[in-house]
Amino acid sequence: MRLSAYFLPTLKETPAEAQIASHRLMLRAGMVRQASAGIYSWLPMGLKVLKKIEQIVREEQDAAGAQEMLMPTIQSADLWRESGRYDAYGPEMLRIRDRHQRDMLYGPTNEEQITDIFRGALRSYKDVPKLLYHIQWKFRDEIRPRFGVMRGREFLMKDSYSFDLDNAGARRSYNKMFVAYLRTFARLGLKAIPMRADTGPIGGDMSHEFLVLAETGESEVYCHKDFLDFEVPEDVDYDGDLQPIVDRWTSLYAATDEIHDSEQAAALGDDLVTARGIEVGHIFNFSTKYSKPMNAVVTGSEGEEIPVEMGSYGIGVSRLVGAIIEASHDDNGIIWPESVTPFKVGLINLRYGDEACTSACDTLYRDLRRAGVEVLYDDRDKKAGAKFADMDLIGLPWQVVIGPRGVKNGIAEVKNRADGERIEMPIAAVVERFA
Ligand SMILES: Nc1ncnc2c1ncn2[C@@H]1O[C@H](COS(=O)(=O)NC(=O)[C@@H](N)CS)[C@@H](O)[C@H]1O
Repeated sequence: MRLSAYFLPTLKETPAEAQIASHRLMLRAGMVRQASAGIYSWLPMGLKVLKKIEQIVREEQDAAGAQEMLMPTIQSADLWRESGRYDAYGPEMLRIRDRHQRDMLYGPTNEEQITDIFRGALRSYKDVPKLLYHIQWKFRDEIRPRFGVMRGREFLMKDSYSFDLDNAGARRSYNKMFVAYLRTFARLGLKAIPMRADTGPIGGDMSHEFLVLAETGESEVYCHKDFLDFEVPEDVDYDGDLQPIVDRWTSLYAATDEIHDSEQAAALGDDLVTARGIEVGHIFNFSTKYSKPMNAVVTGSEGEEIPVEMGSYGIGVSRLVGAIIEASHDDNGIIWPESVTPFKVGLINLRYGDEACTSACDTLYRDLRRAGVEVLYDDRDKKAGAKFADMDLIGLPWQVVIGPRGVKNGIAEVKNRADGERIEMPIAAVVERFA
């Protein structure tokens, strides 16, 4: 993409309403614009990152054996009356009436919806286990949306739902999601620590939150420092016994302030880490909380009716854009991990109007794209300083700089955004380096 043509409305000034780094940087880097309180438009570069995160979430769900579908954003209130959550959910629910005066709502989550689909389709114990997910926009009428996309009112969530015959089966589904979450957040370049959590309006008796340590996190978290060095499992056999992995990752103390036990924590002494955390995922096992009232049952081998054992598993896909920036930025701007960066290489023509520079850059831009490298080419008529500042702000992992001196010797300067290291290399070697 040529920067001269790209819809990337960067801002020089820090918007007053932005209180945390990720909110400031997403506005300044032209990634989002607020449409109304807690509701954002995703501009081209922000959407590229959102979709890369979504794709990594999708790949790890598929690897764990979950099947993707898509449920609507608008739901019938009748389903929520069946589960008893319509009134209980409170003012966060956006309630709508359609032209026929039917009570509808903009879904804050989809337990009722997916349970209705299951009960209408599956009847036999042979039909379970099932693990279904979708990646869909949610609405929660937060009283004080803040921190940009971190606590929005309309936000993108991956929510999975599991259906099993018994508690042992439900535990296996829970463990699959637990491990898939460890892998997902690691691939996003984040250290997310699973912590026992409160189950809240979703309900149930077992729940873990996955928290990324960041000083602007909304949760106060306490955990054993060894968690920070735990290896995330590779090559997982999701049909095998995952309990040992879950046991290892829940063996040491880790709790959010909601369920923190100060005595237990004190026993850790210097091993205790106290920090703020961003909740990027939350998984729940809630047995028959929805299947009983909604009569989602399967027929057992002796013909008896069994309400299915369920769980739900959420990841804040849009929140993750902010969380990754919180965990990876500096004073000059964002520092994207390569796994989610909107472009891999920022190509900078240092001297607009210099024929040799421009033709070297145009050729390199063409060759990089031919090699399939995602490149953002700063071909604008701007001073070098402004180009460097913008490229540092938007946070691409690699900068390739072509200046009038270098081009005479066929040399490009390559800068690593994360550690600032600069090396020189022949322009002819750049494509191979990044392809
Ligand atoms: N207001 C919000 N803005 C952005 N992300 C949010 C918001 N509320 C929740 N999330 C994200 O969505 C994830 C799942 O939300 S949740 O309420 O914990 N869980 C559920 O809704 C369950 N139905 C799991 S499927 C959270 O861990 C968080 O990362």
